[in-house]
Amino acid sequence: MSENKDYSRNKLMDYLNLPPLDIEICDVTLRDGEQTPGVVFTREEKIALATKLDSVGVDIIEAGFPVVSAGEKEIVKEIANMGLNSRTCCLSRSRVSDVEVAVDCDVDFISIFIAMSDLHLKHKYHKSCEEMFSAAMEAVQYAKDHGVGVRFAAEDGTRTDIEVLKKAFKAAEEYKVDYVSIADTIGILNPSSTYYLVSEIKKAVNTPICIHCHNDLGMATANTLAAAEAGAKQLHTTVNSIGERAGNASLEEVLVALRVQYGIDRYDTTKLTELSEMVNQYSGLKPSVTKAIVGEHAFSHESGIHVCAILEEPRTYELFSPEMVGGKRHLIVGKHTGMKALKGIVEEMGHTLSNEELTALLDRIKNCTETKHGISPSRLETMINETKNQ
Ligand SMILES: CC(=O)SCCNC(=O)CCNC(=O)[C@H](O)C(C)(C)COP(=O)(O)OP(=O)(O)OC[C@H]1O[C@@H](n2cnc3c(N)ncnc32)[C@H](O)[C@@H]1OP(=O)(O)O
Ligand SMILES: O=C(O)CCC(=O)C(=O)O
Repeated sequence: MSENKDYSRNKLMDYLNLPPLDIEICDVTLRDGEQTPGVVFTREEKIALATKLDSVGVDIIEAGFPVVSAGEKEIVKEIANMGLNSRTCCLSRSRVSDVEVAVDCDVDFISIFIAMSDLHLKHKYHKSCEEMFSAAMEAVQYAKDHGVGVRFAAEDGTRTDIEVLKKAFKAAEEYKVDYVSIADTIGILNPSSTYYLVSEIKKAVNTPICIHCHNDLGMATANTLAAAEAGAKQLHTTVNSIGERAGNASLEEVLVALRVQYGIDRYDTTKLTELSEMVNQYSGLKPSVTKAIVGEHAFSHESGIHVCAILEEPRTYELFSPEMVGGKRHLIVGKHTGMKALKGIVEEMGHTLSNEELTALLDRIKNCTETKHGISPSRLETMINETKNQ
């Protein structure tokens, strides 16, 4: 087999002998992503994002929550009628009046949710689990009677008694729901507990399982993948990991991990950087510079030991190539630069310096007072010319 130049495959996975993952991606950027405080996507922005998500090959786009506003409903309906390859869905409370609005949006399925955790039943609904479940099934029946698919979602599912969850999902199967969804609404899971929970639900129901992970402990992506290993079918993501509080599982992290760890390469990862920049621009929220895949420094290297190796073979210090995700490599010159790295970078810039000149330039670069906040390419160009003229 020829060597893969795009990424290093995690060969340790071979020892796990996992069955191939059977997954689909439901991206919820346009709904849960927009629930990030202060974020509003305009109609044009939602259309542009839906188009780009479709071109990545995302299987399902959650287009919005129609009862939020009349404008939201119109946009959901417009996205559902764009003729995308991606299927579309939208969110709805367990109320027939909400489902009526959702049904009119022409989506492929409606995500009808209730929480069944004691905390939510007591402090949010002030109703019993039975009352809420029966309202949910009334809503499910309405959607089904109108020929629309249904995802029955257990909000706060990870703080819901597991037996209650199993019983509710089994009962929902009787209503022919198309999916059951486990929402880790407040991000309490870790990969082991995710694996356990999904495995248990899988034993109880035949309906495909969805996993919706929040990132309150920074584990949303890992938990999503653990759920997939345990047999979850539909994985929920947002671009740049935006969403309520600490956000959701990140689309870019999940898709790249699916490729590198599990060999799933049907998604067009080369568009991920562009998609991230769109969300960054439309949301006004720039991901951290060290954010995996799309952060400004995801392919930046300064350390001399790293750069001298990268100049020969980038895979020494990059798990996957910037090209694989539509990004760019940046070689940074600063305090941690070494001689070989500096020589290589100077030559890439079209200059030739003697060893003495390189030593003098490196001494100057390592002087933190002059270069504390980094050296831009134009500043480096000036420093090279000054060194030559000395
Ligand atoms: C975990 C999640 O992401 S859940 C989705 C969160 N997203 C949003 O809230 C979207 C933005 N929200 C909104 O625009 C508004 O809150 C709306 C349009 C949804 C509802 O607005 P309002 O009708 O004014 O209700 P309000 O927000 O004051 O209260 C929520 C009501 O929904 C009820 N509710 C909450 N979830 C559900 C549910 N799954 N099924 C049925 N009722 C529910 C609450 O108990 C409360 O009921 P009450 O009015 O009888 O007390
Ligand atoms: O599970 C779902 O489909 C949605 C639930 C959700 O958004 C949440 O609980 O955070």
